[in-house]
Amino acid sequence: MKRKTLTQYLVEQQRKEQAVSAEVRLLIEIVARACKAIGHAVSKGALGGVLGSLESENVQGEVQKKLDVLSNEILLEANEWGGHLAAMASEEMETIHLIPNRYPKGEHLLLFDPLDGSSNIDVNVSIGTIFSVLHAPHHASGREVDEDDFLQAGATQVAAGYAVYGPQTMLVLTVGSGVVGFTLDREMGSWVLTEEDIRIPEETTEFAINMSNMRHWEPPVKRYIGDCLAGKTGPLGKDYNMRWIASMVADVHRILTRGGIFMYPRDERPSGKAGKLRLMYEANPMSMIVEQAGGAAIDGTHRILDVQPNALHQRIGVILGSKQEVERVRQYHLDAASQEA
Ligand SMILES: O=P(O)(O)OC[C@H]1O[C@](O)(COP(=O)(O)O)[C@@H](O)[C@@H]1O
Ligand SMILES: [Mg+2]
Ligand SMILES: [Mg+2]
Repeated sequence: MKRKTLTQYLVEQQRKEQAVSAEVRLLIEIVARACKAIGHAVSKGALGGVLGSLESENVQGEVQKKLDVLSNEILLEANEWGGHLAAMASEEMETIHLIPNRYPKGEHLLLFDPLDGSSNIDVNVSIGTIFSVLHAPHHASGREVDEDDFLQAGATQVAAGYAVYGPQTMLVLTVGSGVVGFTLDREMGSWVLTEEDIRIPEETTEFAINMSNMRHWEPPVKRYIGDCLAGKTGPLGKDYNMRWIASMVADVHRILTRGGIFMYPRDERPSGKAGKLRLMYEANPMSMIVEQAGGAAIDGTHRILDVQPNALHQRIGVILGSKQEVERVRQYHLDAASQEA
């Protein structure tokens, strides 16, 4: 059977459903090409001299790995001259990156986590790239975009996706009409459509959370995980399995493939009050993908895609995955709030 490539899929979307404009189609292709280059660097490992850390820290105060910086540079360089963007923002850059005046500019904004799961780079475990596309709101006025233009709720995203660099290199994408997955054909160098309509099963018996943070969790999270651990004879009446890869891309990819619930909740530590994951380039794109695949994504009580951002590097608690299970956790949060009131 002849399979579609990413380009063919996007052209079809443009023609059939008008779900993507020509500009968005071309910018997704550029991001996908950059992901191919990042995947290539990742696969070289020690032979490419890409493992290990640098002396530098990013805006979040995290030590940068060589691949964090390299992946950021690959994405910036690839997208600068494409003509489809007004500006970019990244986990690895304190402020936004305007498209230089020498290049043509477009009507969109691109945000990315260039390398997600940095702690897994040196141990040869799956890592990835996450991206989100927004419309530049004041493009028509002709003025230079600024950081405030990026602060749009996730529900306004035009497209979102991630690449996962694992046993296979895959690209998972939504342009707002379902979720599709492409596998990189290394011989041909092309992204080939291998998952046509990804759907997350509504129910699950698998949870993903970093259990070492248990003592810091808020009561509803403690209650939920306690109920999962109680198994068949507990209040949920079923035995649960647990997985934690510590790369959001890889954990979310598993959930898109076979269901489950992923939790990086806010917690009671001063550093955990706002959550760990970043709203604009981790939580929002993943939430759009998960919702488009029939799942749900909340911060505890609110839908993540409705949260109005107030800072580029804002953090948020994340609970996403199979719809019924996410709703259960939301209910536990509502119960706790009503008991407090
Ligand atoms: O080591 P922890 O706290 O379990 O963290 C794992 C989480 O941190 C992250 O690695 C953060 O991503 P970065 O590597 O982009 O900083 C998520 O992918 C993942 O869910
Ligand atoms: Mg990340
Ligand atoms: Mg990162």
